[in-house]
Amino acid sequence: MRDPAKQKAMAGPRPVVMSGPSGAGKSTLLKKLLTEFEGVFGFSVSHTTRSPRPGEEEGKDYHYVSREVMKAAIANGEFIENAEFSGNMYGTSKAAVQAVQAKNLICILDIDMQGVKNIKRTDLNPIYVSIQPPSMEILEKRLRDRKTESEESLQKRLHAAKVDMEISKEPGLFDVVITNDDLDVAYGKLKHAVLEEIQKVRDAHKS
Ligand SMILES: Nc1ncnc2c1ncn2[C@@H]1O[C@H](COP(=O)(O)OP(=O)(O)OP(=O)(O)O)[C@@H](O)[C@H]1O
Ligand SMILES: Nc1nc2c(ncn2[C@@H]2O[C@H](COP(=O)(O)O)[C@@H](O)[C@H]2O)c(=O)[nH]1
Repeated sequence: MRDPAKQKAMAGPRPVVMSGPSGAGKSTLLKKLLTEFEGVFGFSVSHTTRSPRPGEEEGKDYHYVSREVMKAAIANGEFIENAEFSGNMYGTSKAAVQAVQAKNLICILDIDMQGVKNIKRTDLNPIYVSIQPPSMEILEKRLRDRKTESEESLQKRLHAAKVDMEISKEPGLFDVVITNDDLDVAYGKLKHAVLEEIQKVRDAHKS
């Protein structure tokens, strides 16, 4: 296959990487996207060693595994990227991304900053979106109000957030940086960032 146009058309839609501090609103925004555009996006279900939160489901939100299982799978080459975050392991398996791409859907990855840097070394070629909170104070309030973290985990996440907010300003690291203040405004910006890929999937479904 030498025709670049044909190659591009066959490559399928570009994945979307969503990153940003814990509590910035990534899951809230991506859930809106998955609901509005059913049959267009697919979520890359990560593995984690943290325990499920109330309401979270195995295989939907995460694959919940022990540290031993995760380490063995990483050693076996099953992961595209993995990271240690707030005392737990997280990782994107090759199978998670392939499951979405096999359906020709836009694969969404919700990953931390270490994950972003590692994905940059692969040939995944995603659109990189950073979701940022309006301020550290608002971030802390959102995380506390979510009531999912112990004080220790909360402090670790706030520390990581400060680093994330600085690094995300690095020119060229993200295609789009969205401040999630008003949810509807932030969602509008996210949709705009991925519009071209949405159109590709819709065109492919028509033909
Ligand atoms: N624009 C917003 N205004 C007010 N509250 C918001 C907004 N966006 C999200 N929230 C709330 O903030 C909290 C954190 O949001 P969310 O869980 O989506 O963050 P996250 O970035 O996915 O975090 P994590 O990385 O820990 O999974 C949630 O309780 C959510 O309802
Ligand atoms: N590098 C990766 N980071 C991931 C992955 N899955 C989730 N995450 C990030 O972890 C933190 C915490 O998530 P939480 O669900 O415990 O609040 C958050 O920033 C996620 O984006 C992954 O596979 N790789």
